[in-house]
Amino acid sequence: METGSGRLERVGWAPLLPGAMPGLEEPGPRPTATPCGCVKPALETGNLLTEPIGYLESCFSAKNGTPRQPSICRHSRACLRIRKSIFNNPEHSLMGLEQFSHVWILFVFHQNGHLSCKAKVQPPRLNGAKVGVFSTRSPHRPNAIGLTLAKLEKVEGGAIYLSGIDMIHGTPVLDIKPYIADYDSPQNLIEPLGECNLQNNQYKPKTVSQSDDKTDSCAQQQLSEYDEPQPCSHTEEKPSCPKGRTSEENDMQCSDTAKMQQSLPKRREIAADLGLESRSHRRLSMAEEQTGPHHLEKSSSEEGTDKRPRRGKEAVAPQGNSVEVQPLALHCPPKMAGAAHRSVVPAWVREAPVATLEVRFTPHAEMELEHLGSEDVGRASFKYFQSAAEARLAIEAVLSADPRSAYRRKLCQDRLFYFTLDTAHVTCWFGDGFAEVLRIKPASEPIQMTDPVESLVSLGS
Ligand SMILES: C[S@@+](CC[C@H](N)C(=O)[O-])C[C@H]1O[C@@H](n2cnc3c(N)ncnc32)[C@H](O)[C@@H]1O
Repeated sequence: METGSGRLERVGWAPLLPGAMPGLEEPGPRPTATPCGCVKPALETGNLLTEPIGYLESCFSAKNGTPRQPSICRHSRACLRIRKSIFNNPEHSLMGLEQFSHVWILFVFHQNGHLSCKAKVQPPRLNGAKVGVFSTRSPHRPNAIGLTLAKLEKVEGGAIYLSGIDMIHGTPVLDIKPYIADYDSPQNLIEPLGECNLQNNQYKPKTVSQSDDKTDSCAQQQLSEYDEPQPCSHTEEKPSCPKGRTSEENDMQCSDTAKMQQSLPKRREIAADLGLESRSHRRLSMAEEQTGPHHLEKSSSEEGTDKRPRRGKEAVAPQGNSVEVQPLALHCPPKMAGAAHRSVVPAWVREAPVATLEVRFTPHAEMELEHLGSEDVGRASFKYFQSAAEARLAIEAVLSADPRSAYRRKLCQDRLFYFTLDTAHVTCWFGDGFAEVLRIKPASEPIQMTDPVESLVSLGS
């Protein structure tokens, strides 16, 4: 498998599962070798040979500082041109897409650096606690495929323009699909899902240790927050004792949620049970009852993209090497059959221990930003942002979500943090509950806007 080119060809065969259902076994080792010895990709076994439909032009040049999810920075922008090698007339493939407000983008995490992935990962939001990779959006997965819901700004010829993205420049894109709330949002399901008290969410609290993570580093590498940094030699700071959330806190949260759900009008439950809820009513229900998955309308999306819960300094931030994970789900009360229409997420997804940061700019940084945004200085202004004010909003959004890895947050607090956004190279530092932008310089190597494919081709794709 080579992700550098966006190709996800997996050669070889999956092992047979012992005791698998007859007729449903995983495919056995049927050789499909050609005379030359190559193994042919075989669609029926899931060995898909992918061909990127295009390479993203993005305001984020590197993983560092790129938002963890698209909703974090609605001013982020990107463009995707469908390659002529995919369709002779790329614009034909986009016909009708302009009528949608949002699109799913399927892409390859081509800058993962390595193909290996671990069964348990440490999402930055959990500040060091581990959960199974499939319960996260970690880029490091068995197949390095990402999924982003982006706002579709416009379709122009064979290109689409997006905002609210979390992919870096040059990302190989595999597919575009329209976001259709009726299909993609559980609130719109007509069939009840049955028991909403999902057993899978009822796993027990477990104490995990980070002591096996010996490869961390403070170095300013191009890391996504899930990446494992290299050893950090210049800090003497020792991790403090574990301090996770207590089960009481989680229980309280669950009972609060249950109370909230129980207080909803009964009429609505019945209508939901019967699949008779009106569309507008469903929207209202969701706004009241759910803060998780997006429900998006073209008219309201401008205001609705940044839905992160705002938390202050009082948010619990477990410190130290060992963190107790108590990922209780927000369970529906058993009698609420209507709740089967809603989605359920574990409490730790919404109530992560990482606080939203206040973002400050030094007067000097503000001046540099204005200077960078001004077009009369005879050099590159922004390529994606429309003004210095918009660039500032984007920088604030990136930093307030605390883009550092859990490791950096704990052990490299005193280190400067750098990232590049559009043509701005940002230097900042983090203090207790805030991030301060110290400098904003023109990026030394502005992001190439012309044909990112060629540069990738020269890298061997
Ligand atoms: C946590 S992932 C989530 C991506 C997507 N929304 C998903 O859920 O699959 C987002 C992070 O992936 C990293 N990233 C973005 N584009 C990448 C690429 N092409 N290769 C490797 N990492 C990438 C950035 O560090 C970004 O913060």
